[in-house]
Amino acid sequence: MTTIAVLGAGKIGEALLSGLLQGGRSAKDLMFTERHPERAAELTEHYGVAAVEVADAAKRADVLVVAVKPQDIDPVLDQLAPLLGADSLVVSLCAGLPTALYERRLAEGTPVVRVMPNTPMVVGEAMSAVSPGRHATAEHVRVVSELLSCVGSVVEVPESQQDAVTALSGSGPAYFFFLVEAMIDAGILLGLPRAVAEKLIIQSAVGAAKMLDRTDEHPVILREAVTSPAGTTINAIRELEKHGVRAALLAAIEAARDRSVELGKAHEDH
Ligand SMILES: NC(=O)C1=CN([C@@H]2O[C@H](COP(=O)(O)OP(=O)(O)OC[C@H]3O[C@@H](n4cnc5c(N)ncnc54)[C@H](OP(=O)(O)O)[C@@H]3O)[C@@H](O)[C@H]2O)C=CC1
Ligand SMILES: O=C(O)[C@@H]1CCC=N1
Repeated sequence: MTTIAVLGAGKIGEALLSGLLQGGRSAKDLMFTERHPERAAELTEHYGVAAVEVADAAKRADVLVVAVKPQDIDPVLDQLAPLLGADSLVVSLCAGLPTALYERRLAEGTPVVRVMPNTPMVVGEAMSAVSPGRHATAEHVRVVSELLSCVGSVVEVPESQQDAVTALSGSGPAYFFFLVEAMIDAGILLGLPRAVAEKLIIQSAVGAAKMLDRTDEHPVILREAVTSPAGTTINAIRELEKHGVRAALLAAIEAARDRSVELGKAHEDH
């Protein structure tokens, strides 16, 4: 079985460990590194996965998953540089960071696969997009895709699309949570008890998501089916259009894409 080390077990690193365990991976095939000993101890107690030093991870793991914030990448690359080579496999989950950065900083020939996952991997429903770097073969992509398919869906995209993917599906769950939060507030405004508003909206979100997933219908058709002539929904849609919600989403996702590009550019000279 492939041994996986997660370097930086924060939100997405923990989600990956948790998803892999739920997907049937054994804790003994997983390990992680963390900056704070208390955080490491907490994770080991909760998941039974060992906290290790970077050198140990580089020696023992078949796949090294880098899951630190893009701003924290430099010391990680410095540590990894003398430890890795063509036999290693590095998977970067970091927003904005190109595989070329790793290729410049690690030993010649080190294979790198860039991945943009999202947090629904904790419930086996991640959307992950993978892109091979210059030294990653089809077999490397297969290994990474198989690993990620334990925690959700996987697509392969050219690396040039990863900033857009990051803005769309990497950050995507946050937009849905934001929408749910606002709709629950609307329930409160209309005088519903919070628990009732939460139940109504969360189940509506789950139901809508399952319809999107399981019917072959376009979202427009599904929305039209809810929108009765001279009914209630069209009044709400008119307000959403009047307040520019569609344009706001386009601008928001474009801004997220721009930030991903900027995070990559910050490392161009390193
Ligand atoms: N959160 C998300 O939904 C997604 C995140 N990503 C990407 O994943 C990466 C991590 O994001 P996220 O999990 O949100 O961030 P977090 O800050 O929650 O996680 C990063 C973790 O790495 C630790 N860390 C930092 N430097 C080191 C180091 N040298 N050795 C070991 N551990 C270290 C951090 O410690 P400390 O707390 O001290 O900083 C923190 O616990 C980012 O690059 C992000 O772009 C990708 C897709 C989705
Ligand atoms: O907000 C971020 O930068 C990370 C990347 C995608 C989701 N979370």
